[in-house]
Amino acid sequence: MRWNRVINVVKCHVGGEINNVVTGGIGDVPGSTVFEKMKYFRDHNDDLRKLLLHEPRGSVTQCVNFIVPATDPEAQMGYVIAESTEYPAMSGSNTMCVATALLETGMIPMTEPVTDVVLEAPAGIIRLHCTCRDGKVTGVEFENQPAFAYEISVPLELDGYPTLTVDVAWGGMTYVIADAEQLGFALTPDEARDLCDLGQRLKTAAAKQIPVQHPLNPEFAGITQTEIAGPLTRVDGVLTARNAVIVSPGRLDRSPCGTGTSARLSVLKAKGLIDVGEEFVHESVIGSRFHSRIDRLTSVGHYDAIIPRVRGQAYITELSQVGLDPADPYPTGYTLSDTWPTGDPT
Ligand SMILES: O=C(O)[C@H]1NCC[C@@H]1O
Repeated sequence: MRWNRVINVVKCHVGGEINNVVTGGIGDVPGSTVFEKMKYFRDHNDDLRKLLLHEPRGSVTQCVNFIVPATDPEAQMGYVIAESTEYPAMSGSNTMCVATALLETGMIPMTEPVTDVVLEAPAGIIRLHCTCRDGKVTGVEFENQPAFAYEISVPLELDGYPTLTVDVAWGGMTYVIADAEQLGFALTPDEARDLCDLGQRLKTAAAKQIPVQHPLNPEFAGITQTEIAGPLTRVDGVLTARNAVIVSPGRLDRSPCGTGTSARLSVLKAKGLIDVGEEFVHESVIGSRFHSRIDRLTSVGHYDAIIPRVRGQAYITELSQVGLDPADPYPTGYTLSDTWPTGDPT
């Protein structure tokens, strides 16, 4: 064997969503904040993301997180989140996998029955409350940075449909949120391909028709995610809904999506459909669940905002080392449009 890169990867999933965690083999990168480090990865180190997420080592259904030293003295560790087409400011499912990997491998000491952890994401400080038993993380609840609705019930034109009514919200990524019933979806697994095709079209149309920019960071601009929201119901008195998040370039989030849940909580609050502190269960197309609530109210620029808390459970599936043979013809992998809608075989 002849490798010139050896990368230690803790493979994880939460709610079925594969979000792996690189715990060794990359060292630190320049940047005075984790947001700056994210930009360094994006602008100078993107080959690493491609090595891990593109075929033949990865796939379109995976995300990867690079553990980096925190820059904020309050945080124990930092992480840069890399997805198929972007480096988001925040990701709920990735955060749950990062916390689980750090605690279950001993990189952050675990105390039972509860370990409180502070991490630094590109979006800023993320406080986590992790329940732990017999060396296992049995639940990760994170407090997200503020989420808010940019637009409530605005029209969206999409070829082949009467004028749609959508919401646009920030939950660490920017979502156009459309109504599943209006689009004729029941949010069942057999609809996955159709959800992705329509979700990508919705995203493109919304990004063109509804420009948005985060008031505190000009780099958090534009709609990059679609959420197709199922009807709000009460199950044993608890607010519950299904949803499908279409992650670019056009695949379903297997989990109920933490940033999507945060965005939806802000929309529910803006519409007067949820109270502060009330539990909201969000369910994915495969039936996995996150439990969430609005912890408190705040503001972001001139927007009314909420502080969301979202809880799920992640599992380590594999401890692996990914290597790169210097003669490997695919050092940054490749993508093909059979699974990667914007396929690029180079
Ligand atoms: O939980 C989330 O926020 C996300 N899951 C994969 C794509 C999003 O980052």
